[in-house]
Amino acid sequence: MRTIDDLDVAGRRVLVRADLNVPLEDGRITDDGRIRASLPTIEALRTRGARVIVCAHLGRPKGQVKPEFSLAPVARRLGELLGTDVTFASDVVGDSARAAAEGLADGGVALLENLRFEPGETSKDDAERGALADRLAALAEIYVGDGFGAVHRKHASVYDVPRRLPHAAGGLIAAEVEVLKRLTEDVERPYAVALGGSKVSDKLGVIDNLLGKADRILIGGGMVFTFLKAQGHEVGESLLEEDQLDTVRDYLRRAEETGVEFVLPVDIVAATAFAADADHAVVAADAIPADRLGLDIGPESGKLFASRLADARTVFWNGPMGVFEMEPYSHGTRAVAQGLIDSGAFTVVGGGDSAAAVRRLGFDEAAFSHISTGGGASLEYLEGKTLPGLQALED
Ligand SMILES: Nc1ncnc2c1ncn2[C@@H]1O[C@H](COP(=O)(O)OP(=O)(O)O)[C@@H](O)[C@H]1O
Ligand SMILES: O=C(OP(=O)(O)O)[C@H](O)COP(=O)(O)O
Repeated sequence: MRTIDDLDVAGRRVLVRADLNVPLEDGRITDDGRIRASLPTIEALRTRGARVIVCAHLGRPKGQVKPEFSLAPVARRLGELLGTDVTFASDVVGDSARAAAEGLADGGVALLENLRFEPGETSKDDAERGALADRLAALAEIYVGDGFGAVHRKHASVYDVPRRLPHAAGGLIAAEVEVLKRLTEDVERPYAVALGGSKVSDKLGVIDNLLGKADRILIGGGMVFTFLKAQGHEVGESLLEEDQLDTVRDYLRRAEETGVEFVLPVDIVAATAFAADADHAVVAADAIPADRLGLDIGPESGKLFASRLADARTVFWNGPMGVFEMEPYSHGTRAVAQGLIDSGAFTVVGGGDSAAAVRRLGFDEAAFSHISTGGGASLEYLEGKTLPGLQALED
């Protein structure tokens, strides 16, 4: 893969695809880790006199303009962190984007509005994605891929634009790949993988491959309930992927055959509503009341998970164990984070929210071997899959 050092960027317009998908609460950024992680590449390009046009997505607005998914707050924060004005374009490839790109001076920075306001960005149709990619490519002369968290997406800005412009990988992608490679080569065992979070349908699939690689798979977060249901337990109003039940039963059976250990929670914090002030109680994992939803693993599960991490030599963790953003449901995530640290293993935490959780709960980032900006991306990398965003940079 070419890196930005191989490019002559002075005075040229460079389109940087970053992952600036940060958590927001009431329009306020609650964790700017992904913006900070994008700075070195943007700064390196500016220093060399490039005119930097940053593009990124926020959340999943599904091809519609939804003001709550605007990147405007991110543009402000990016400007503060860079210590310079960032021109914010109010569209992706329209008049505002073109004017922002054309108005840049050498070393200047612009940010385009949320790429996912354009249906072409996430379209499965090559022509529809291609049409958006043509318009994005027309804004710049060079493309730099640096949004590691999105490299597993075959999206216009990730996959199609680099095929239209001279391109290179930014420093973040290069650094992430370097560390994750270690987990695909000779891992020190026991190798434990902890999975949680809310993107259940996206991430259940990776277990198929992990069954051949990991020694232990710990399941928490929104993942839990499809497992509990597959074992025949009721899960009340909890997050559930009904159409994945057979797949999960197959995983449980294969794990037994191959000696891979699934570690499932034994207790759950079950609440009457998805709210911090909702009535909540610890219940046995096989006795979730019909009118409640599970929002965290319980205290016994926290201890169990920590004990199954204690002698691991390698740990990969993606996905918070509960709704850590609300204090009553943050304890499971805290227990697992502490378990990783106490293990003394080679520990990698991946994912926008997992990384945010580690920081929000007050852990020292340096206590982990690596904190990756990508959850789904690092999981798919570990599976050995060809990631569209990396493939496009290699071609
Ligand atoms: N039991 C649960 N029910 C619903 N949401 C959950 C549950 N446990 C965790 N979550 C949510 O999962 C989200 C993070 O999921 P995900 O995006 O998959 O992780 P990451 O960004 O680290 O890859 C968090 O916002 C958290 O509140
Ligand atoms: O937050 C992200 O991924 P992650 O939650 O797996 O870390 C990336 O920005 C990708 O977002 P997407 O999963 O909506 O494509």
